[in-house]
Amino acid sequence: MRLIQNMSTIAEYPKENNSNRVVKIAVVGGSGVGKTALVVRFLTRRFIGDYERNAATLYAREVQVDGEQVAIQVQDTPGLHVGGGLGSQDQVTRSIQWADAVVLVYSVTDRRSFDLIGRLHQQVREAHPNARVPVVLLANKAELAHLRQVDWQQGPRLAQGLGVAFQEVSASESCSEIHAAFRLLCQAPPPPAATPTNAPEKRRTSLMPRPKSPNMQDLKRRFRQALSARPRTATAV
Ligand SMILES: Nc1nc2c(ncn2[C@@H]2O[C@H](COP(=O)(O)OP(=O)(O)OP(=O)(O)O)[C@@H](O)[C@H]2O)c(=O)[nH]1
Repeated sequence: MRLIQNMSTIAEYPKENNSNRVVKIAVVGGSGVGKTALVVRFLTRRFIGDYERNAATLYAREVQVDGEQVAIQVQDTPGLHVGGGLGSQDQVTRSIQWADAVVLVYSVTDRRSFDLIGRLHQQVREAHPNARVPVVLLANKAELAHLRQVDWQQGPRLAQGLGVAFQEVSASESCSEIHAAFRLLCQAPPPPAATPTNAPEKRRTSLMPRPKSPNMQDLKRRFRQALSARPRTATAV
């Protein structure tokens, strides 16, 4: 999968734009779980059934999120095999390091892709030890009930254990949950906690206030909000 209409590669992305923020999202997971299909659904609202194997594609686009113009960059990474080649693992590692938000994907029809998630999540945390980047776990191909290898309870349980948001989705059948997931990652981080007035001098003079990490409850609340919000314009997510 290379390029779909309505999307532009990063090379074509305008240097001057009206965005206040840039959000860099890495989409990672096992091979053939539907990463490209999900990215394409998010960016074009379409499902195209036949894709070439992905060799890491970066898409860029401006979107409106809660009235704010946001420049998003989405890295669709090559699929990983259990015990698979180092080449794609390197690309995935670089992509995770580059990202400031991550979509982890498995397919409910592929148990091995589910088993990869813990390792990938660990990689995210190791790549960003001091900044808790928001992560959403997507269980794709949910409509293929007869091929299911991962029970519906296992995804939420895993997500809860990892402290990330979760959604079952079907890139082939629907769009709104996929939009909600990406939209969640595009939302502005909560404002930094106020410095207590009686804090010691050393704290008050610290260089940069660290943004507050999104916690599980906060992510869930935002996910519900995003799911209930309807996009207002063609470019809104
Ligand atoms: N039935 C069904 N098929 C899907 C769904 N999402 C993706 N597919 C199909 O699954 C296959 C793999 O989809 P891709 O989007 O290429 O998966 P990928 O994870 O990007 O693949 P690699 O980058 O090669 O690892 C394609 O044949 C898609 O049409 C879905 O929700 N339901």
